[in-house]
Amino acid sequence: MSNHTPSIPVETPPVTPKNILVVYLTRTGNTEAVAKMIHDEVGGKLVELELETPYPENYQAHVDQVSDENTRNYLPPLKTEIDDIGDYDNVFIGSPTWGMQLPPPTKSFLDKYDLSGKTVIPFNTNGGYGVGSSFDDVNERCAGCNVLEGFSVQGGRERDGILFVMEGNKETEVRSQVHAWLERILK
Ligand SMILES: Cc1cc2nc3c(=O)[nH]c(=O)nc-3n(C[C@H](O)[C@H](O)[C@H](O)COP(=O)(O)O)c2cc1C
Repeated sequence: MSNHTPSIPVETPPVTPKNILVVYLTRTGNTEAVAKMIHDEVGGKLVELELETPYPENYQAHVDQVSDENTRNYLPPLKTEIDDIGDYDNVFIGSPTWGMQLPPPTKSFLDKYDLSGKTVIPFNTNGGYGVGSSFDDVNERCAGCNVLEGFSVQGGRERDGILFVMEGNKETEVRSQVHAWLERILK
């Protein structure tokens, strides 16, 4: 009997619109704008993460609540339900930087859904201080995921009254950065 075993090619599933999920958290629309740019390029399903109990409108009250939740490791319950999570092999996850880390609702998402075996691609907008530990937090909270290089760009700075900035030249610039990043990571 021959010992020869025919080689079966093992391939990762191709990235096709059918198996892409783009989820995002946003307060002032910047991360949502980046999510839509990604979605325009790769297709798939676009879903906003929403809480059962929304954060306060007031910026400082919001900052204080997030800080308290992070201290207590509290994961606020999500209103968003993704029934067909098993159908997606590629999950883009977008969040603003909050308190130099991943926002509690994004942590809730990673806790609620089993993404093991999937390719996870984080993206971020921030007020000028960068991602902080956000991408590391995704890695830590996503056991068994293949986490790809993330994308981060400066968005608003609500503390200084600058809210939505993804328009005009800034939008054009970020769209081309998103395009270059996707070309790099999905090739
Ligand atoms: C509660 C809260 C905390 C924030 N903490 C930070 C921070 O630690 N570092 C930073 O650079 N920006 C911080 N920001 C600014 C946001 O990351 C930035 O404005 C982002 O673009 C907002 O995205 P959005 O428009 O999708 O909500 C914070 C904003 C909020 C509301």
